Amino acid sequence: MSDAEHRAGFVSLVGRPNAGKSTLTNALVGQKVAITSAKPQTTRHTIRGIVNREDSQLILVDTPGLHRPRTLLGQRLNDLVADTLAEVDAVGFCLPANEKVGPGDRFIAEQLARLHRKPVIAVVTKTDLVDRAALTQQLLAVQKLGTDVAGADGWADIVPVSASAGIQVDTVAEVFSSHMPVSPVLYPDGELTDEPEAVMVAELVREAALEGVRDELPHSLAVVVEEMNPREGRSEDDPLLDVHVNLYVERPSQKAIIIGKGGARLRDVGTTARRSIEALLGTRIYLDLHVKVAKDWQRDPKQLVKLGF
Ligand SMILES: Nc1nc2c(ncn2[C@@H]2O[C@H](COP(=O)(O)OP(=O)(O)OP(=O)(O)O)[C@@H](O)[C@H]2O)c(=O)[nH]1
Repeated sequence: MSDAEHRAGFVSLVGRPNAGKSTLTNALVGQKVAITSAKPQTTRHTIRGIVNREDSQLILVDTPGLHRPRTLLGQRLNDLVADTLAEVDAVGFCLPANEKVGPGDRFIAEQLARLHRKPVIAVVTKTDLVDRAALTQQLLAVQKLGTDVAGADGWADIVPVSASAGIQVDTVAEVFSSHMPVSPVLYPDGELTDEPEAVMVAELVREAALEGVRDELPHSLAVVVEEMNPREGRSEDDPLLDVHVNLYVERPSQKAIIIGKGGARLRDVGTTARRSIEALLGTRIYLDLHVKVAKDWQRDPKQLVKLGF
């Protein structure tokens, strides 16, 4: 393969919460890098995975779910999405096959239509959940959405995929690749993710802390890893990592929810998070969690910056 034929570039997957972005990222990359869950809005940070193919390299930027801004945080998230999209070579717009195209999808489609000359590929996800006839209907509905918002040209491409069942995953990679600029490899082989460990650790703690109480604490929880240090005096074959994490909520009542009766819930959160962090890092850790009240942090730009948004 001559360098002239190799393509490489950045792809961002967008779509409303639960559209299957993280699962598709994982299927494309072939390793768990993003965090999936049955609940919406777990992807808060930009998580990149890298797909190395024979004739192309795709760098996936998994952006937060676009949604209508409600609080400043929502606005920030949308700004973040817009900034990220300005940098990428193509956008994959994920729409689940098993849910009707709705106002949320239309809102995102309209935002995407404003990105001039950026190829937007409509990816119809979760095709394993519907039959052929329903899939055909959905492909037509998605195509129509494209021409509604972007005129006659519509989407750059439409691809159906089931990331869970592993159907058409390579086709998605191929379609994205065809929209990448001619370029040599941008990241050396073997580098699967450049997400800093601390961000992934914070994400795992956040996920554990929200389990079962997400309705009560929608956007009110921010997680910051204060320190990650190897414990001194441990032997090389039995290392231990000390991880100190602060969880910020808005109100004392929310602090009580996280901590639970007699601290029982926080202990469970710690156990769950510790297991997944140990699996991620491949080393034993001591996890120290502190819950703090940061009043109305969602509406305070200074706090947002401090908390890494
Ligand atoms: N049956 C089936 N389920 C899927 C497929 N892809 C994703 N799911 C499920 O759909 C749910 C949401 O998937 P995610 O990948 O977390 O969705 P997301 O778009 O990243 O969600 P947010 O992080 O909330 O924006 C999870 O329960 C997945 O297991 C698929 O191809 N088939």
